[in-house]
Amino acid sequence: MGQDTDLFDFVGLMSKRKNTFPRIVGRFVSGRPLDGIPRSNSTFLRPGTRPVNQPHRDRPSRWMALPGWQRAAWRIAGASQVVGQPYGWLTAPDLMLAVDAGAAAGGALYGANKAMEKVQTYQHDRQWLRPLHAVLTPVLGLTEDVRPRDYLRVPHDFQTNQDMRISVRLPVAFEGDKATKERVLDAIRTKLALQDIDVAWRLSGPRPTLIIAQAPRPPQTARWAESLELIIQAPESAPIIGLGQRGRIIAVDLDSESPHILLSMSSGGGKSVTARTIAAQILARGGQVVICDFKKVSHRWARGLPGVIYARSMEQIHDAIIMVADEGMRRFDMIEEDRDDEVAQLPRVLLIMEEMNATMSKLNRYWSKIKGKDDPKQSPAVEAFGDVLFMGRQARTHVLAIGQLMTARAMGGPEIRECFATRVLARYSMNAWRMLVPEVWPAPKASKKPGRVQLVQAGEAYETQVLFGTEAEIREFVLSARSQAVSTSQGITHQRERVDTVPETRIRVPAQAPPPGPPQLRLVHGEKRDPIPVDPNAPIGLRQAAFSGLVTLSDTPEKTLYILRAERNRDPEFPQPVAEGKGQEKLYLPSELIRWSRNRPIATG
Ligand SMILES: Nc1ncnc2c1ncn2[C@@H]1O[C@H](COP(=O)(O)OP(=O)(O)OP(=O)(O)O)[C@@H](O)[C@H]1O
Repeated sequence: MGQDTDLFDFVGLMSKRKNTFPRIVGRFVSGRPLDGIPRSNSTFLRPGTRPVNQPHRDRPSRWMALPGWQRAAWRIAGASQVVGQPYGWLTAPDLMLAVDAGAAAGGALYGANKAMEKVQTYQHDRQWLRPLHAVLTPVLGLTEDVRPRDYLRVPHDFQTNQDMRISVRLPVAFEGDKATKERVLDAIRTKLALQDIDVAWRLSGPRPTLIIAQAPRPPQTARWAESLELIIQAPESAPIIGLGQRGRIIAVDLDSESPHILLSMSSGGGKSVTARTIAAQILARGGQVVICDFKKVSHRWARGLPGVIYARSMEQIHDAIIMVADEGMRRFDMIEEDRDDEVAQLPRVLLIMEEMNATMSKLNRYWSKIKGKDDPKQSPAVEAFGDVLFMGRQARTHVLAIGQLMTARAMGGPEIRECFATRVLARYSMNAWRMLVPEVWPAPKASKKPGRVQLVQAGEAYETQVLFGTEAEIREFVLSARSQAVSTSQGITHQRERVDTVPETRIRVPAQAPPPGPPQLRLVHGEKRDPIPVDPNAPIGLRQAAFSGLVTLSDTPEKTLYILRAERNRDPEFPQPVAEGKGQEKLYLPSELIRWSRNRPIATG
């Protein structure tokens, strides 16, 4: 009925209009409809927002929504083309050719540009605006005819632009109770993959609006030396990974949050730097770090450091993993005997698995080569690795698994991957993100900045700038911290020369940190033997080291002595002499010689 009345009014209105030629010309140049009947509420300067005299429409057409001056401009330009083109071609065809060619090229360029913008806008709307609109519609009580762009402003570069502003025009009747505000913010955070945001509710006046800004991002760099105080004050169980938004400390508590950490980063993404940041803090507090690295050189910073075992060949890696699992089992036996307090004093053990996927396959292949007829089919090292993962917190044994893309199959099954409650990703593809942290979606944009990672824990992603220490800084930190722990707790007076290069006052090992004492982990190959058959603190010469069997680098003691002497001159990591014997023979600490020989790259020997 109402519609019939509107239609009647419209017909009546049409019949009232006088369409004389001067009037039509006047309407033409002023941008009004030629029949004189307005179709929208647009004026000469303002665009139209609703239809007028068009009962069948709920919004004006694009043409009718334009302000009058734009319609006039289009008409005059079109008319001058219609009149000017034939006249121009008749009087100056060469000039017209040039003008039209230029105009066509300009038009094509403009069209291509517009098309590109359209594609970007379409993608932006599909990925961000429409999903957000779908969640906000019921929360804000919006009607169905409200479109996302009517009230949402989300800049295209909102993920990367530090100064971006998102605005949400709220309904005039928005009451703004706490629960609704929280739901609106949750929807925005989730649907736009934002983490920490600054929020301003402007509810007064006729146009209530919510403004969202990006909270200060993590710092551009997080230098080790500048964060030393933070590192020292961090709890023993929670090594600092880096700094997050608003400069917050991002750490992982190995005892309460996540006993194991997974690093998934493509090449150059900062795997080694992140690993040494974590490992150095464990070493400094008396812990043990076992590095399984068949590439042999991923963690050169760790060569020869006390507390480090560097397994390079598959044989060593196989043994190292089993050794860590055995140590974990030993600790569980202690716990079973109610010796929890003693276990709590034992060094924390960190097993670093470099190139996890490839290492697992290699371990399987290695085992199938060496296993006997009656041996089990599955590699004991792969099985031991699973055991270490399931031991975790109570046994103070932790895994840092590193890889470029951690597929569940290559890791030994999805349940193995589930053991990593903390996952650190950098330079990831959407595919990698979906596979490793599907619970956090949509994925934040991956940063190209060195050391900028997303640390994901309990369904939350934390953008983090990883602490960056040079190899030398990290070594000095570890040596200095451990030498203090040793000298105060065990009375061993020998210290390496470089220990003094970090000011002593800056490094304090927390009182609760266990000193690097027994039980020391050791790699055992083949037949078991005592790795230190002589007094570890009584200096000996290289000849005695070779002939006593303390160090075995070849099949005969003579060849071992020859290698030792050659390496002394060649390898910067070779232990420093601590005393002189008869005939000015240089004497070395047996424990240092053993550690050097264990950590010595196989390739150089
Ligand atoms: N937290 C950081 N802060 C500043 N720069 C960093 C950081 N992490 C890594 N970088 C830079 O990136 C480079 C590569 O880092 P890193 O060697 O750790 O990567 P990677 O993933 O181990 O590389 P590859 O896969 O080649 O072994 C470093 O030499 C350093 O210049």
